[in-house]
Order: sequence, then C-alpha cells, then structure tokens
Amino acid sequence: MSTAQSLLQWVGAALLCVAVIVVVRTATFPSYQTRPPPCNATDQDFIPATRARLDRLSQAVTFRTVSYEPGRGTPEELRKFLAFLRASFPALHASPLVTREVVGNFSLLYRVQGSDRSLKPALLAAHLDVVPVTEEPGWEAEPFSGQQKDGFVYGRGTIDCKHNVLGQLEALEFHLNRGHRPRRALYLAYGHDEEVSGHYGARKIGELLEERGVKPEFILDEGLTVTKGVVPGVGKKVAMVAITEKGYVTVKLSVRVKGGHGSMPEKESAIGILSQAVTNLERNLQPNLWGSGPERDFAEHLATEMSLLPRLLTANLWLFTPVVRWVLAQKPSTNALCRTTTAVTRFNAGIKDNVIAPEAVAIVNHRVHPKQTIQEVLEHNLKVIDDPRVKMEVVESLVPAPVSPSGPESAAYMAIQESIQQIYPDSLVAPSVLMGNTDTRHYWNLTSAIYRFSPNVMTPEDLTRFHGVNERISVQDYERVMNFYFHLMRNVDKPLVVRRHEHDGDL
Ligand SMILES: CCCCCCCC/C=C\CCCCCCCC(=O)N[C@@H](CCCCN)C(=O)O
Ligand SMILES: [Zn+2]
Ligand SMILES: [Zn+2]
Repeated sequence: MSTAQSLLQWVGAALLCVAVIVVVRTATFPSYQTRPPPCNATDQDFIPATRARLDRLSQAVTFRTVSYEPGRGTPEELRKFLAFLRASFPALHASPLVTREVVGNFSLLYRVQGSDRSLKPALLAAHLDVVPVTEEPGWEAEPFSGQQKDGFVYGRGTIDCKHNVLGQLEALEFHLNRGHRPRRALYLAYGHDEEVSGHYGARKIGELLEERGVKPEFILDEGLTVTKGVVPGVGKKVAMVAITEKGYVTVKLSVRVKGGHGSMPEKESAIGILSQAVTNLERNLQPNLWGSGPERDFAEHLATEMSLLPRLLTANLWLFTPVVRWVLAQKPSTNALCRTTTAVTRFNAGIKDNVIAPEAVAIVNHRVHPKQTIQEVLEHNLKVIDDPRVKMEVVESLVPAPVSPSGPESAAYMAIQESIQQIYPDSLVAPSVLMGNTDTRHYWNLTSAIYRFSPNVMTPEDLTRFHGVNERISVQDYERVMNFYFHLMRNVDKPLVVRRHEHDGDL
C-alpha cells in the first residue's frame, strides 16, 4: 500500500470516529428542561385583566416620566405618577404590613412585613422612568396616550417597564385584598432614573438597604422576556432569565485640526479622519467570543429542544463552535451574545457650510462580553484605528455583572422558572445574558442571586418596539405579567429548598 493510500485510510478512519462521536453526543445530550410541580392555584387565584386594571396601566403611561440625562428628568411628572400609584392601590397603601418610602426624592421602596423572620426577604425591582420618544414616525397611537386598541395597550413604558411596576402592585394588592399575610418579607424597589444609569434612584435604594443590613434571598428586575421565534432552531416559546449583564464602555473619539476658510482646505479634514476611524471600528469588530462565557449555558439548556441541525451543532460545540459563532453573528440580536458590540451613537462636527470644522467628535457605545475586559476592548480600538491623530477617552464604563447561580442548585432561580412555567406551561426556560443594563448594578452588594426577566412575550417583530416606535403590550400578556408576579409571590412564600441536579442521559 502506498503512503498516500495509507494516509487516506487514516483520514477516513479519523472522520468516521468524529462522525460517530457527533452522532452519539447528539443522541445522548442531556435535557435541562424540567416540568414544574403541579400548580394548586384555583380560579380564585387568577387576576383577570379587568377594565379597571387595564385602565390603570393606560393611565400610568400618560405620565411622561422621561429621563433625559443623569439628574435631568421630569420631576413634576414623577411626583404626579407617585401620587397616582398611591391612589390606585388602596389596600396595600392602607395595610399595616406595608411601609412605603420615597428615596432620592422620587424612587419608591415598599416593604411588606413577613411573619417568619428566618426567611430572607425577596426583592422585586422595576423602574418608573421611560426613554424619550424620538421624531421617528409610525406610531399607531400617541406614545403617551396609553390607548387601548385591537387588544393592545400602546405607549412608552408598556414593555419598559411600567407593566412590571403595575403588574407587581396589582399582584400584591390582590394578595392583600384576599387577606393574605406573607411569611417572607417582600421589598418592591422602583428607581426613577434607570434609563440614565440609576445614579439618583436605585443607587440610593441600594445604599439604604446595605446600610440596614438587608440581604435578600434573591432580586428579580426587568430583563429578557419570553421569546417566540427568536432563538434559532427552537419552535417553542423560550423564557430567557438573565443571570448576568454585559458590561459597557462608552468612549469619546475626537480629532482636532486647524480650522479655516472652506475655500482652502488641507488634504484631510477632522471629519474625514474621524470617519475613517469609525469605519475601521465597524469593519474590524471586537472578537467573536461566543461559547466562552455564560451564553454557552443558554444554548446547552435548549439543545434537546432544537431542530436536528442546530441540535447537532450545539451538542458538539467541541467541534462546531466556529460554525455557531458565524451563524449567530449574522443577526444583531444574536450577534449581541457573541461579542462586545460597537455602536457609533453620536457624530458631531462643523458649524457652518464654509468653515473648516476644527473638531470632530464621535461617541462609541460598547456592550462588553462577559469574557472580555474593558482594557482589552480599548486596546482593540486603538489597534484598529491606528491613527495617533484620533484621541480616545473613556466617558463611562461598567464591568460585566457577576454571574448568578442557575439551574436546580439554585432554589431562587427554580422558583422563578416554576412561576414562568405556571403562566406559560408550554415554554422552555434557560439562563441567559442580558445585553443591556438594569438598576441591579446598584444591588450587587446585597446578594449574589440577581435575575433579570420581564414576563411578557417578544417576537422578532417586537424587538424594535423596545425603546422604539409602537411600544405596546397585549392585554393577554399584561394579564400574564400580573399573574406571573402573583404566582412568584406565592411560590417564594415558604423556605426555598435546593434540589439535586438531575437530568436524563447525563454524559
Ligand atoms: C438568542 C437571541 C437573543 C435575543 C433576545 C432578545 C429578547 C429581547 C427582550 C428584551 C430586550 C432586552 C433589552 C435590555 C433591557 C435593558 C434595560 C436598558 O435598556 N437599560 C439601558 C440603561 C441605560 C443606562 C445609561 N448608561 C441600557 O442598557 O442602555
Ligand atoms: Zn427598563
Ligand atoms: Zn429602557
């Protein structure tokens, strides 16, 4: 046999081995999906989306509680919104079990007393402010009307995140009206400036709770949602419970040149030099790190539920990670899980048609992958810009959030998962990475069990409604939001027991 023939035989044998491993791993990959224990809720345990409850959500939207910049919000609207909330939930505001504090002038902190002091409190969070409405046309209802139309409530805050504020308060009001007396203490924390980093709201709440030595069992804030048709290869609804958040670093790029008369330009302008720099950043993206961080757990939790090809790829990441990286990088929503993203969000230069601009400035907003450091992001930028005339300064930064425990070893995570499956019985639940940031950055010192999840459904078509045009929630979803919080309050109102990690066909 010639050397070439024997080499061919070896290659053939090696390929066969690889194929066998791929098939075996695909067939035996463990299932991480558990079924929730039966829910003993009765018809009396259901919060219907009555006219009064829908109208309260609509009215909440009419308060223009917009945050523009840190320290520059809408104080009058916040004041009116706080008064509205107080008037709208009489049982909880009159209850001797509930205390209400206004923190940092406009943020709210409620505490519901628990009868069992051995149980650590639960903390549900959300925020009272919203992002501004841009000039973009296309709203089918006035953005601050709260109009109810075709089975939806329209307006800013309906999914970010007055639905969570109102949903939690409705659930608590319902509980108290039925004479329920909680065993576990419950905090509700509503910051008033989350959309501009929460420096005056959630930060103050976090400091106050830390001073008082409050150590919650877990914290649940806004975050990812139940998705439908968003996760490649999975037909069922997927509830994404974020166990960490990407970090961020915002950088300012600037170029200074000599200004002068528009009739006698130099070869290169500040605008041209800076344009080249941002083009270099957009053409040379930060490295694709998919699979090296907690986003890998998300895929593995769903592997057994995927159609054949994605399942084969996910069950064999030892071989196919580069393929998965390429596939996920093709769409913005999945690319966000792959790498530190680079968004050029502002570009300013020039003052007059015939004056050479002496300065051009761009702002670049990066969302940092959990396995990258801020230093590495900055070094990558300098390398690809490769032009000493472009100055780079860090405006603001935050490291990726600590990763919270998930899966059957974490009782709090499982209580959230079970509550989701009681409301969405046909859904899958998986631990995920949030690509944005929440007020929980101010609560890191309180507990290591921090989760970010909003209990409404998002389809691919809905993704741009978030901070965008036609923000809306369906009546059915709002009903699910209220009932999710109600179930969660019930499910955590007992000692939370850690279960043994078991799944079928463990490798
Ligand atoms: C496998 C596919 C994954 C795609 C999943 C898409 C699901 C979409 C659901 C929700 C959208 C998440 C949006 C993130 C919310 C974060 C809250 C937020 O916007 N925070 C602001 C804070 C700004 C502070 C100023 N520095 C932000 O992060 O910009
Ligand atoms: Zn939000
Ligand atoms: Zn937001």
